[in-house]
Amino acid sequence: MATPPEEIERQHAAATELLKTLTPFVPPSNGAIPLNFKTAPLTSLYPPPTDENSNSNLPSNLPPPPLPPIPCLSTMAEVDISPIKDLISHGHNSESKSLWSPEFAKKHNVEIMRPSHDAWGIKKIMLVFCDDFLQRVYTLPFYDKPLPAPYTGKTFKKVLEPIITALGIKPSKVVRMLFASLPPGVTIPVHHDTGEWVNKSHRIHVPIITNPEVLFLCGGSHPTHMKRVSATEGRIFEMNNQSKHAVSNCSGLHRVHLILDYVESHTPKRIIPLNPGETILQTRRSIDLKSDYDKTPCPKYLIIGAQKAGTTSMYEYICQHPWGVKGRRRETHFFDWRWVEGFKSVVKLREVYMKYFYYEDLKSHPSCLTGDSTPSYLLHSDIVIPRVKQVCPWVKIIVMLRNPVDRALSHYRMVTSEDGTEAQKMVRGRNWVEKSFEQVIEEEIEEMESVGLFKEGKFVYEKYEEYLRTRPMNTGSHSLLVRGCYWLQLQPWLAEFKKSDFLIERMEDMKRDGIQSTVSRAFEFLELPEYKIFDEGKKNSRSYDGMSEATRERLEKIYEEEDRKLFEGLGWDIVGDKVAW
Ligand SMILES: Nc1ncnc2c1ncn2[C@@H]1O[C@H](COP(=O)(O)OS(=O)(=O)O)[C@@H](OP(=O)(O)O)[C@H]1O
Repeated sequence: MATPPEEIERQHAAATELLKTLTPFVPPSNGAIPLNFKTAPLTSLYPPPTDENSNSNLPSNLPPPPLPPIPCLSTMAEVDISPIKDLISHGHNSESKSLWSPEFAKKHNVEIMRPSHDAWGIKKIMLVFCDDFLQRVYTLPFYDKPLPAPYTGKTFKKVLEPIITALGIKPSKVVRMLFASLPPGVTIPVHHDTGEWVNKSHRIHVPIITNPEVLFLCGGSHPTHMKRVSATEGRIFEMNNQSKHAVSNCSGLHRVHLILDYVESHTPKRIIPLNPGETILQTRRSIDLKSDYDKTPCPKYLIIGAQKAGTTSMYEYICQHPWGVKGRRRETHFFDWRWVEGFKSVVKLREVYMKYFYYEDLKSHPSCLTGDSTPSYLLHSDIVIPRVKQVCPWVKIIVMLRNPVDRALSHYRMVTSEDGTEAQKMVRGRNWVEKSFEQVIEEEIEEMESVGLFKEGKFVYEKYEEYLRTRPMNTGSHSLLVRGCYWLQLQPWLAEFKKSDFLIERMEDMKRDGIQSTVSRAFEFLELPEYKIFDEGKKNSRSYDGMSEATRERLEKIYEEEDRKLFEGLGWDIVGDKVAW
């Protein structure tokens, strides 16, 4: 969340006062800060402040608590930066051929739109940039191509060589590099960097133009831990950017630092050299080329079922990924009961379907993806599949399954529960409310037998579609048992889409392997970079009484053959003659 302007103003005023009292601290030369100091949350390294030492009204005149012996700052080397200074010294304000000029950069470098930083008036010369997951590293023309007139004959890569050499790294390890020019009177409030890249990279600062009226504070997990860093032109230092930091330019001059991030072992998936005149848009977590806009299909995935098998959780877990974007609604039901009859053209159908997503926004963020999670699609395969193939044939399909016996009880409990709005209850249907679980089961078996869908203890696949046609599509209280016949429902899907289009997971696997492992498989399937979700809570969960042993046995018998077909069909383990859900 953005810091309110009043808070920034207050921090700036306090910084002006602090300048008079705080002695600059020269970070000792401790070498590179080990990356595991960044992986462990800083709060475990620096205990949260107690009442006595805490002062949320930063900056404080209280002495900060002593820092544990874990470096947040380290001096790396000193270099002669005069050639760099010569090159970038001029034109912070308005000269049209200045390297800082957005217009000049737009023509000769790459235009990067960074909504938050642009608002503070920070000027930049961008050289190398990457997305938050260090998947794609973009090298910009100003970095390795000869600079345009009047800078002809120079390249930043050459001019910056002494810094790279002093750090003892290969140039290819640099994943972000830019000059940032902080205008006079500007404060970047106390913050710490977050995102996947932080733990994988070293953050280096090289002061290029600075003066004693700049207050640069850094260190620790709380504002009171921060120290005033002595930023001397040409002194290269590393800072742990997971620690708190802030800067206030209380001087009347621009303050310029070269800021670079480099990785150790991590290898980005792609290094993309950019050409002059290209545009990239950076949001908080993604960075995308304008020429890639609208290249990610919408939606990228469907969660088609089964109902009560953890579909809501899977959708919510995927959407915790910084590149996973929710739709306007989770269950669109577009392909079953909201289908618009009469539209023959695919263009028109897609236009209507896109209204369920933030399609216009997604176009300019091709790293991001969205999905439709409608568990009844699995049930209504005969009508849904041709529609999906017509509207979004590219889609990836996630199927969540669950022991059908437990699924049935969860379904019954949902339909008969009194929670939810009147509209939700109507959609669920009320016709089971007065009946026991056992009664619903027996009545349904009778009904299925009468139409030939269930015969001699087995489901008769040929009768499935005919049976479903007699059920109200937009009501939940029907087909309690059929919904657990996963093989019956899955087969048409598997016949129409490629094997690689499917991710089939068991809800039981979430319990067995852990939720993160299951979700990580989904991220990989969707080609999303690995990410640790922050909320593993079960969604759509209810507590209720279980079923009797007799009922469980009866249901297990009903599903025995179906389960076996499913496990054989998917190549899942069958232990002895029993499937292991
Ligand atoms: N992570 C995890 N581990 C174990 N169980 C989980 C998990 N996430 C969801 N659930 C259970 O899934 C049930 C809800 O499934 P759905 O969200 O698919 O239901 S719905 O079809 O959208 O109504 C619901 O089951 P019941 O509580 O038995 O009704 C949830 O508790």
